[in-house]
Amino acid sequence: MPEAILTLDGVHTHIGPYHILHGVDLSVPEGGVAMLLGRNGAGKTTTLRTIMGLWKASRGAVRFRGKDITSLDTPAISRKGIAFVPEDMGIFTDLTVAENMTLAATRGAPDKRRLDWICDLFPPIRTFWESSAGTLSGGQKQMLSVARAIIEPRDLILIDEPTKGLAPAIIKSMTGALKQLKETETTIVLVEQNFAMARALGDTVAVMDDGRIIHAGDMAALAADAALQERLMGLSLEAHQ
Ligand SMILES: Nc1ncnc2c1ncn2[C@@H]1O[C@H](COP(=O)(O)OP(=O)(O)OP(=O)(O)O)[C@@H](O)[C@H]1O
Repeated sequence: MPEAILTLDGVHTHIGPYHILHGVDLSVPEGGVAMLLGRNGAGKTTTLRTIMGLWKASRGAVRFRGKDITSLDTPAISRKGIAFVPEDMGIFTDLTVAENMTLAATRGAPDKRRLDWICDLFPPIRTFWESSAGTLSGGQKQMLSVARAIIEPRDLILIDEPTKGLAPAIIKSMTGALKQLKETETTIVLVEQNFAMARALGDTVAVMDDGRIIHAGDMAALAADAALQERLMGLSLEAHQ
C-alpha cells in the first residue's frame, strides 16, 4: 500500500449550529484516485471543504504528507499543492476562457507546454480560448473548472461531482481526461454519483453516511459486491450509471 498523502483523523465539522461531520477518519494513498461515495447529504462536500479549510474542523486533524494542516487558512493549504474543484465550478463567467486560465496560475504566466497538455486533455479549452466562459456548455464549464485546478502541477486535487447534470458523451470524455490526469503524479479525491465513472477511475473507495466513513476499501471489491453497495448506500450502483 502506498503511503498516505492525506489523512483525516476524527474530524468533526460544525456549520453554524449544525454538527455535520461526526469524526471522519480517512486515509488517501499517494497516487491514483480515491473515490468518496455516499447518499445525498452524507457529508462528502463538507469533507472536501474541511480539507481545504473552507470550513474549520471543530475537532480532529487533517494531515497532508504527515503535517497537520487543520488550522491553516485556505490560501496556505492551496500553496501546499492541494487544489479544489467545487461543485459550482468556481469559474468567472464574465471573463474569457483564456483569462480564467491565466488567473488560475499563481506562479506567474502559465507554462506553455503544460497548457498544451491541458488543451489536449480538454479540447474545448483550446477551441473556445477567446470566448466568454459564460457562453460555454455545462460540460465545457466543468472541463474549464478542472483545467484551472491543474494549470500548475498539484500533488492532490479534490473534485466534487464533476459529472453532475452532464450528458453521457461528456461524462465519457471527462472520465478519459481524469484517467490521463491519474497517470501523472497527481493524487485525486473524487466525489461522484456516476458509478461508471467511479468504477473506471477509482482505486480506493470510502463510503460516507451521516457525517462518518462507514466503509473503506478497494473500489474493485465494492464494484463487485452488489449486496454491500445495497447495505452501504441503499442502492445497487449498477442501476445508477
Ligand atoms: N451551509 C450549510 N448550512 C447548513 N447545513 C449545511 C450547509 N451545507 C451543508 N449542510 C448540511 O450538511 C449535510 C451534509 O451536506 P454535504 O453537502 O456535505 O453532503 P453531500 O454528501 O456532499 O451531499 P450532496 O451529494 O447532496 O452534495 C447536509 O445535511 C446539508 O444539509
